[in-house]
Amino acid sequence: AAADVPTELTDGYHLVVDALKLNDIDTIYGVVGIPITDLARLAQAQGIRYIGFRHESNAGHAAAIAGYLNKKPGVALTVSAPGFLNGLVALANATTNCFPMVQISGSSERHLVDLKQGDYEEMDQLAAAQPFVKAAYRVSRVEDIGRGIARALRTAISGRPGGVYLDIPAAVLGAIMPKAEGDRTLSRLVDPAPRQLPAPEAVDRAIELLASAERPLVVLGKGAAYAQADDKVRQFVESTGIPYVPMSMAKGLLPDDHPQSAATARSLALKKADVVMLIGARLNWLLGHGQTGWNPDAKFVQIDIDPKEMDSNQPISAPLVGDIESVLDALAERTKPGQIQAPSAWREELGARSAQNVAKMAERLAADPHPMQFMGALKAVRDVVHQHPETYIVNEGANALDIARNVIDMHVPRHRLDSGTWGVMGIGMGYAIAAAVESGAPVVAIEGDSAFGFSGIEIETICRYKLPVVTVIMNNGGVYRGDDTNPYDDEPSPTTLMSAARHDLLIESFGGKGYRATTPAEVTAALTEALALGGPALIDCVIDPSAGTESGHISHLNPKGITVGN
Ligand SMILES: Nc1ncnc2c1ncn2[C@@H]1O[C@H](COP(=O)(O)OP(=O)(O)O)[C@@H](O)[C@H]1O
Ligand SMILES: Cc1ncc(Cc2csc(CCOP(=O)(O)OP(=O)(O)O)c2C)c(N)n1
Ligand SMILES: [Mg+2]
Repeated sequence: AAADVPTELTDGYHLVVDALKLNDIDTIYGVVGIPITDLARLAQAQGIRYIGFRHESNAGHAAAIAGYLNKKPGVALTVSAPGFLNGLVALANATTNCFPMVQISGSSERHLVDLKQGDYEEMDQLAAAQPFVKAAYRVSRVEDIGRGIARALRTAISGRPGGVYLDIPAAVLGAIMPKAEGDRTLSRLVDPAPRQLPAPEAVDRAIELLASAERPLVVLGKGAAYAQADDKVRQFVESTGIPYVPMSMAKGLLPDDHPQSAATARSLALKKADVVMLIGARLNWLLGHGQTGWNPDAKFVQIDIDPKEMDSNQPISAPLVGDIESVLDALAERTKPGQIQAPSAWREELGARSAQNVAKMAERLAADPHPMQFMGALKAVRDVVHQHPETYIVNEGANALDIARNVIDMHVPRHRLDSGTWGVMGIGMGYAIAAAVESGAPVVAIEGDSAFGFSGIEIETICRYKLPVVTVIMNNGGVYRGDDTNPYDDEPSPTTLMSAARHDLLIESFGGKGYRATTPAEVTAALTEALALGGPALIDCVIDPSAGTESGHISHLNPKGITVGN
């Protein structure tokens, strides 16, 4: 009868958007298509900022770094099958780097997929995602959308953050239900990332070990940056006087010119430290698994939210399981005044080595050979960026990454965004777009010319949204370098790219400002102007093709064997 026909209806699309908004999601990064184009339109209509990309991998990288910067899951949106797969590299990279994000993908009709009857873009996406993510869920009924979104967001952000896949079949998006009933299926997360406090005895064990150290060292990892407990990190380091080494994305947590920074005496610090405190840093390949280059008698204290991280590579003598802020609170509370004090002899020894290494670097930076080298171009970038401390630095490549990491000092937390734990190429434009979208601040993306190629088409996205992103390409005409030869025929060698490539004209074709720089002075002028203009710009730095080493600082990872070429 007319009385029981519900006056107002809702559908899957609306419930997804309502659930995201209810949980403070204000931006979605994606590529539209069947079955989610109308989802993007509706999100935009309801006040969620939708950023449309050219490839799902870049949208996913943007969502991941948005999660890292905001301590709130970034959201990526893709179509089914190929679009879903394109997003997986970023979802896996987020999981590897402990960045919180959710990839929502539309998927094909379950009854067709499960009988492999050949649906449009047929794929069992839930099964395909499982091995690469922190968790994967599928919503099979429209009334479960609210639960599915809440579960995906909480799983991404709580404990060790990571990438979560949420599969929503087309039929569920299109399903209709009474709005009053639908609203009751939505919920707002309460305390999505609960604090995890360490046990008092664990804190006392760590204090005792640190207090006994002759040559203590702190290693700050990107987990310490992510925790956004910046003052407590600084307080712990400065109150104990312990020298510290920042991992690349933890640079700026304390300013790189801090007197306790041992970054420029890293190898001496690792070789001689007798008690090492890892704060949100894993003893993985980036730290030689706690083996190569370390004092073999070193004892480790480790703060990590994931208990399984302990003993992953070395025995941990004082595991501190909890979130970094809660652990630092407990350490401050239970440490007696002066109980942990780094011996001044150790600090002086590291200080002397730092001074030596800084002087050597200054010499190399001052040189100005022609054709332009990495150092000259990067010193020019560093000197301009120093005048704009609010600038985000995105960085990828091999030499372009390793040399920039040492040349470009950071002074504020979470402003260096790079290839991270996985060493993945292709993060550049996605990270740059998200940093600009989320912060409104200027971004300088320092890219190897090969690395740039992985996401370079998003220059159009940067221009379309008029973002303040300046892409600085270290164009040495090759993967690692540009002077390799192919003696067998006239085709380019496997590592050769075009040093004559005019990347500066690429951005001009999309309405942005292009510059070509062949000297450090030209880099300075171009970057100064580009940052002043505040819009999309690209500076193609023409670097000597013979500059660079194979695989940069990690060439030792190349398997030996019977080499054919080099
Ligand atoms: N809020 C947090 N509190 C404690 N540990 C955290 C927190 N967020 C992330 N982590 C941990 O930080 C670690 C980050 O390590 P990693 O990515 O190897 O950093 P880096 O590469 O900079 O050394 C991970 O093991 C992760 O579990
Ligand atoms: C997804 C993926 N595919 C390939 C690779 C392997 C690689 C590591 S570094 C790099 C680019 C090096 O050349 P570039 O010009 O960027 O830098 P430079 O040394 O200054 O010349 C590649 C292709 C990785 N890590 N990830
Ligand atoms: Mg190159």
